[in-house]
Amino acid sequence: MQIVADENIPLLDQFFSEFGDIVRVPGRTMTAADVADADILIVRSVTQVNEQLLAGSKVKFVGTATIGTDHIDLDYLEKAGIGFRSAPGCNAQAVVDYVLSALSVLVDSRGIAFTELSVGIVGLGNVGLLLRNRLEEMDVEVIGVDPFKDPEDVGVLSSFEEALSADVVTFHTPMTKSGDHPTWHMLNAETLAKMKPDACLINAARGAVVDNAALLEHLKANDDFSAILDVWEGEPEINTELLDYCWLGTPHIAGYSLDGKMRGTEMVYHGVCEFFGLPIRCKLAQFLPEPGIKRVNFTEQAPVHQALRTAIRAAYEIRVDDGVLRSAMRRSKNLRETFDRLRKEYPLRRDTPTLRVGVPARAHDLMDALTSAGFDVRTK
Ligand SMILES: NC(=O)C1=CN([C@@H]2O[C@H](COP(=O)(O)OP(=O)(O)OC[C@H]3O[C@@H](n4cnc5c(N)ncnc54)[C@H](O)[C@@H]3O)[C@@H](O)[C@H]2O)C=CC1
Ligand SMILES: O=C(O)C(=O)[C@H](O)COP(=O)(O)O
Repeated sequence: MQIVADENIPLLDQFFSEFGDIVRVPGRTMTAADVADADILIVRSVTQVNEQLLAGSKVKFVGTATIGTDHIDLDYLEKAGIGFRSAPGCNAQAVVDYVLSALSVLVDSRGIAFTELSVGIVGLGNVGLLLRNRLEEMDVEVIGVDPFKDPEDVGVLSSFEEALSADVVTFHTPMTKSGDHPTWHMLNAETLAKMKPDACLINAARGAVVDNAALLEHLKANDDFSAILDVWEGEPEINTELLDYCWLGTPHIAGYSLDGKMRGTEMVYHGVCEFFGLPIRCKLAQFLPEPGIKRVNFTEQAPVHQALRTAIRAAYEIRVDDGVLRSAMRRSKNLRETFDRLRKEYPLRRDTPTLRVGVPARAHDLMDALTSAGFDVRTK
């Protein structure tokens, strides 16, 4: 069999070489000619998979090593009898780490504790629910919205209007343009006006969930309003004026932990094995390296709130990615190329639970706080 895959997918040889020849191609520019002889196509979010790409090809199975599927024409795949698998939840932990890092910077800048914030979470799927559990464990007030969920399964549900009244509103929905509750431009001039004047918006879902032109106007007119964007309308050619007005901006890397990417590959591998009736021989644990940062230690004197912020940012520091994007965009002669290069060359990052945190046995409050934030806490 021939397997055509996005060159930015890790562990391709380890998981797929037993099935045939692997041909690596740049995902953004993948063409019908690239996939014509493929039996299996494996993509990431930057490849539009539709009739134009697949008609006339030998492709029998498409896998995307991502959570989002808005780049895939699922109706076409079904009509054409092509098997499909995505990777639900593969990088949910990394997105939660991203949001927690953003919140830690926000509470620092306001000189407040996490418990003084209210957070509206729009979309209570893998990311939103993991985030809500984390925040509730940390005693942060959460206003959760999801019209497709049942309170019996996910707990208290609020309306979108209620979530808009929070100090922070963070989006974790898919990007949809049809159905009863489409998310395309769900944050627009009208809904932005319902947010607090000094609210903070976080978008780590898909760029077009937020009307970027309306957001730019809103930021220009409201000095106290802040926006943290990981995803942008028009990626990879983003609006650099909007970046200038954003408080923090990153190049669609919220889910880019090594753990998340490798989990995505493993989930597609499972999909291939099931589709072709092949045995599952490889396991991710065989390939995941030991975490680089092994341990962060706190003393009994460490103030709980400060220790929490330090540990969150030892796991992932959003300000580094913000700084890299701004300086690269400022010097860039080709915005598309620069945005994609930052993503391709993204440095190694691990999920929070791989970070071991040492605390003295008597520091119960500290231990509880760090455990609630998801760290692997050990007494020393
Ligand atoms: N920035 C990044 O690097 C990443 C972005 N993502 C994006 O985040 C999205 C969410 O990820 P998951 O939680 O894993 O997906 P999921 O599919 O598990 O959850 C999405 C939730 O949003 C809900 N939803 C749909 N329409 C809604 C609406 N109008 N209002 C409120 N809720 C609505 C769904 O019912 C579902 O529960 C993905 O679809 C993907 O586009 C995912 C991973 C990484
Ligand atoms: O999983 C998703 O959904 C994402 O947004 C991915 O993290 C995006 O990564 P790429 O597929 O664009 O590399």
